[in-house]
Amino acid sequence: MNSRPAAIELRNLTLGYDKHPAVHHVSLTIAPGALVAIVGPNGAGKSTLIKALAGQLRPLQGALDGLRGQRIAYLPQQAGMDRSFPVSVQDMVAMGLWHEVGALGRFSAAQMQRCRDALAQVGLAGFEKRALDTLSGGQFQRTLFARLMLQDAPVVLLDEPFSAVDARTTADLIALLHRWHQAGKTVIAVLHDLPQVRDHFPLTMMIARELVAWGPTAEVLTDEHWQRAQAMHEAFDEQAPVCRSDEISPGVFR
Ligand SMILES: Nc1ncnc2c1ncn2[C@@H]1O[C@H](COP(=O)(O)OP(=O)(O)OP(=O)(O)O)[C@@H](O)[C@H]1O
Repeated sequence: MNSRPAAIELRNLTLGYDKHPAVHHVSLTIAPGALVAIVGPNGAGKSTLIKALAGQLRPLQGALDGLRGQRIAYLPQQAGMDRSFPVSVQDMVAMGLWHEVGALGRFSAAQMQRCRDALAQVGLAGFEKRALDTLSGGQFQRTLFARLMLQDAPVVLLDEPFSAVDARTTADLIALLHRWHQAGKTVIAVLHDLPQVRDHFPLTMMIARELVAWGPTAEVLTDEHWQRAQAMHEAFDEQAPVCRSDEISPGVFR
């Protein structure tokens, strides 16, 4: 496993479900250590793209290069998470250390202290013994960020990480993203709040089933691009089959 991020290359990447494409023919390169926002209308394919980056969805066509063999920390949308399983905050955060101890390993006193430190850094000192289902939405999100901190992966992928959290918590978590960025990690986040993207993310990818624009955030977040994204999205045929050429070569994640 590599501890430094590599460049991530999307080469004519098409993604989808049951052979129905959700994101088409995207080609671009994300440099190691980049801090990137992915934006686009609802249903544009943002979560699909981040799932593929996390290695959870095999490309239908094209290639996704630079992520195989890389440790990746992935935070899916909160809506997709089950908070009812009976574990404590401490247990949840300690899962971030699995890459050090393995599934059957025991945590040392020093590792348990690191869990407490991570919780303190996200403002949850003293929450160790609390059951997950007793946390507020924002406290749960902070817990997940503490776990990400311990995962210490060179690539961090976040799907709408601030959707359930208040302004203060969001500011704290954005500060954490900046620290990860400064430490050289590649950080990629799906976001809906465009002013937030403008203020905190140097690079932006706008998608609407296809790539609308990619590059420095100020150049991407224009009215013209956003209108094009809306128009492309509205014109999309939800039942479209994979195009013929797509069937010739299966996609690769490498
Ligand atoms: N598991 C799935 N099976 C079939 N189709 C899916 C699946 N997940 C997503 N889709 C479809 O793929 C398309 C893109 O969805 P995706 O969740 O990637 O969009 P999004 O940009 O993240 O949307 P939002 O902003 O609403 O979260 C949508 O048409 C959606 O219905």
